[in-house]
Amino acid sequence: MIRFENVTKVLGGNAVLDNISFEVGEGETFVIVGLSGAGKSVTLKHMIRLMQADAGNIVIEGEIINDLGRKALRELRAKFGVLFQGAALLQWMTVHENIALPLRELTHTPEDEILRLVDEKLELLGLADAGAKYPSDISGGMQKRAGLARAIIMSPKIILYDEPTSGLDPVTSRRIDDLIVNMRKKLGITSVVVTHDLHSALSIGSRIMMLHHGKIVENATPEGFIRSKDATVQSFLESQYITRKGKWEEFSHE
Ligand SMILES: Nc1ncnc2c1ncn2[C@@H]1O[C@H](COP(=O)(O)OP(=O)(O)OP(=O)(O)O)[C@@H](O)[C@H]1O
Repeated sequence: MIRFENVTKVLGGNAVLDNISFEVGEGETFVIVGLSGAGKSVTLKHMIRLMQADAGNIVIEGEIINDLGRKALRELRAKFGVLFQGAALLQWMTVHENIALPLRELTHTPEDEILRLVDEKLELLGLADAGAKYPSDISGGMQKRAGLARAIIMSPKIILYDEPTSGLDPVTSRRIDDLIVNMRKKLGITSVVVTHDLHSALSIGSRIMMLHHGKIVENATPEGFIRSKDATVQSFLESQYITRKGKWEEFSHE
């Protein structure tokens, strides 16, 4: 579904992505971890051509996206729902209006259908009572969920999440994890999640890839990741109090 083939990106004189190749299969929840500056967000940005590779190919659903024209690029981006850092809700619109916005701006969907679709998403994300409220009147966790509702309103095939649980308390973070898992279970959506939170990664990921200085140091199932012999992965695990002897089942949602 998403394939990076020998992708290199140089920014400020550094190879932020250094000849990386990986693949995300349909219906996966693919998690990218790594220290600050490892190239995680840059990787996400390449998937929707917010950044362009200097070398190598990025293939989405069998199509190389490196040189797409404007129309094809619009079609490409319509496949994606994006939840980037900060839910980026418009403060002067209600939650309901925020979620409806992509449909109103980008489609000719009739108004009664828009209302129905937004109500359906509010229900799905446990926000049924929050539609009429403004973003400043709801909690951070609710804002993330509202951002997620907006990200899925156009029925995307793929959702990109950049740090979906940052700034949230542990309980709310686990609720967001549950929602990410549900996106796959209920809607069959493929997800790519960038996170610092290894507990979250181990809990929701079908695969976990670790980037370090622009290179892939591990790409494995959660079980394989926790048992990785790579020294960088090991110290990353230890920094979050997870040891190789830990049982990954403790984290699993299944
Ligand atoms: N537009 C840009 N111009 C120059 N350098 C950039 C640009 N975007 C990112 N970088 C650099 O690329 C590197 C990787 O950035 P990226 O945002 O992907 O890191 P990250 O792994 O997501 O980190 P974090 O966890 O802190 O968000 C960093 O060193 C960053 O300074």
